[in-house]
Amino acid sequence: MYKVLTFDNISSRGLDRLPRERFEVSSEIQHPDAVLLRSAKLHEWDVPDTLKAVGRAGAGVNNVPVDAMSARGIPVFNAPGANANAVKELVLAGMFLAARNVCAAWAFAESLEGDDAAMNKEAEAGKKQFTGFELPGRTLGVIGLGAVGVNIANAAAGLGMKVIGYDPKITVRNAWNLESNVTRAQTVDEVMAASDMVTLHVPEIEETRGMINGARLAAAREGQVLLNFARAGVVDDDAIIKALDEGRLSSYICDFPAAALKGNSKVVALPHIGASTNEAQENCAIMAADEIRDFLETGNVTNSVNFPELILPRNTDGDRLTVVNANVPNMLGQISSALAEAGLNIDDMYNKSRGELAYSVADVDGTIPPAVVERLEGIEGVLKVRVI
Ligand SMILES: NC(=O)C1=CN([C@@H]2O[C@H](COP(=O)(O)OP(=O)(O)OC[C@H]3O[C@@H](n4cnc5c(N)ncnc54)[C@H](O)[C@@H]3O)[C@@H](O)[C@H]2O)C=CC1
Ligand SMILES: O=C(O)CCC(=O)C(=O)O
Repeated sequence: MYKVLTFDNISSRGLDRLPRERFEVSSEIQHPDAVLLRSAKLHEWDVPDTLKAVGRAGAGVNNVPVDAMSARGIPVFNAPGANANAVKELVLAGMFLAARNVCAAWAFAESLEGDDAAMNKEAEAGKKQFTGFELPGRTLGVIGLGAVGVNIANAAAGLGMKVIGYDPKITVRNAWNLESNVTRAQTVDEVMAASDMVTLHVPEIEETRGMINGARLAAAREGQVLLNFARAGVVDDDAIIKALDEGRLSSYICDFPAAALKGNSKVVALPHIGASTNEAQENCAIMAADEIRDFLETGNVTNSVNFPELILPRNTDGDRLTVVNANVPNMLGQISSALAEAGLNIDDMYNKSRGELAYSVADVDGTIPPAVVERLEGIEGVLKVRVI
C-alpha cells in the first residue's frame, strides 16, 4: 500500500486516479511515499525518509525545494500546460479591465448617490475620465513563451493585437505553436519599449527574480499596462508603485496581493486565482496523480522537473530495480556487478541522466535480495534504491 500525503485542496477527480486498494490518500499521513500539493510551501517541511516522489498539481515549482529533493534522489513532477487556458482567460480579462478602466469606473458608479435621475446625470458627467482604448493594433509584449505565454500570444494576435515575445529558452514545440505573426524580441528592454501592454509568464527562478525592476520600468513605453500572473517575486513592487505614480505605468494587474500594492487605485491584485477553475484544478490533479502513481508503481518518469524522462515497458516477471545516483563514471558497472554477483541477469535496462543526476531502471530475472539493495545503497553517489 502506497501512502500519499496531500497538501492544499486537490481535486477529487485527481485523487480518484489513485485506487484505494493500493493507495492510502490523506492530508494526515505520517510516513508518505509521495506528496501531492498545489501552492503549499515545502521549503521548511521536514522531508520524511519514506518520501519517494513529489507531485505538484500545477506549473510553478518555486514552492518546492527541487535541489534538496534531487540531492535525496526524489523526483518532482508537475502538470505542464494543465492550467494554461485558465491563466490565459484571466489575463485576457485583466487586459480588458485595464483597457477600459473597468475597476475605477465600477468604483465610481458604486459611489453615485441620489435617485436614478441624479445618478444617471452624475454618471454621464463623470464617464469621460474612464475613456479607454481598444486592443486591435495595440502591441502586447509577452515575456516567457511557455504553455501560458504561447496561449496568450496567440489569443491576442487573434484579437488583432501586434504581439512581441521574449523567451531565450523557448522550446521547439512552443515555437511551432506560436502564431507566425508573433515577432521575436532579443531583450526584455526591447519588449518594455515596444509594448502598450506587457504580460509576464516566466517561472520564478534565480534569473527571473526581480526581472521587472526600476531600470526595466524606466525603459517601458509611457502609460504601459503591466500584467503579472507569473509570481510576485518576478517584479519589484516598490518600483511598480513608483512607475505608477510617475505615469510610466497606467495600471498593474496581478495575481499577488501585497502590502505595498494595497489601496492603490491603479492596481488590481487578485488572490492567486489564475488557475482557479474547476477544469484547471481537475487537469492538474489528474496529471500529477497519474505521474506519481506511475512512478511509484513502475519507476517510470513523465513530466519531472529534475529527473530525466524515462519509460521502460515491463516485459518480465522478475523484480524491477530503480537506482538514482550522481551522474559520474562507473555507476552502471557497479550496479550491474552487484546484480551479477547475486546471480541475477538483467533482462531489460534503461539509464538516462539529467544534469548531475542519473536514473536507471533494470528488470531482472528473479528476486532481488535485501543484501543487494544494501550493497547498492552503500555505493558512493547512490541516492535512492527501490525494488518494485
Ligand atoms: N497565477 C497562477 O495561478 C499561475 C501561475 N503560473 C506561473 O506562470 C509560470 C509560467 O507557467 P507556464 O507557461 O505554464 O510554464 P512553462 O514552463 O510552460 O513556461 C515558462 C517559460 O518561461 C521561459 N523562461 C524561463 N526563463 C526566462 C527568462 N529569463 N526570460 C524569458 N523567458 C523565460 C521558459 O523558457 C518557458 O518557455 C509558472 O512557472 C508559474 O510560476 C502558472 C500557472 C498558474
Ligand atoms: O494551484 C494553484 O492554484 C496555483 C497555480 C500556480 O500558481 C501554478 O500552477 O504555478
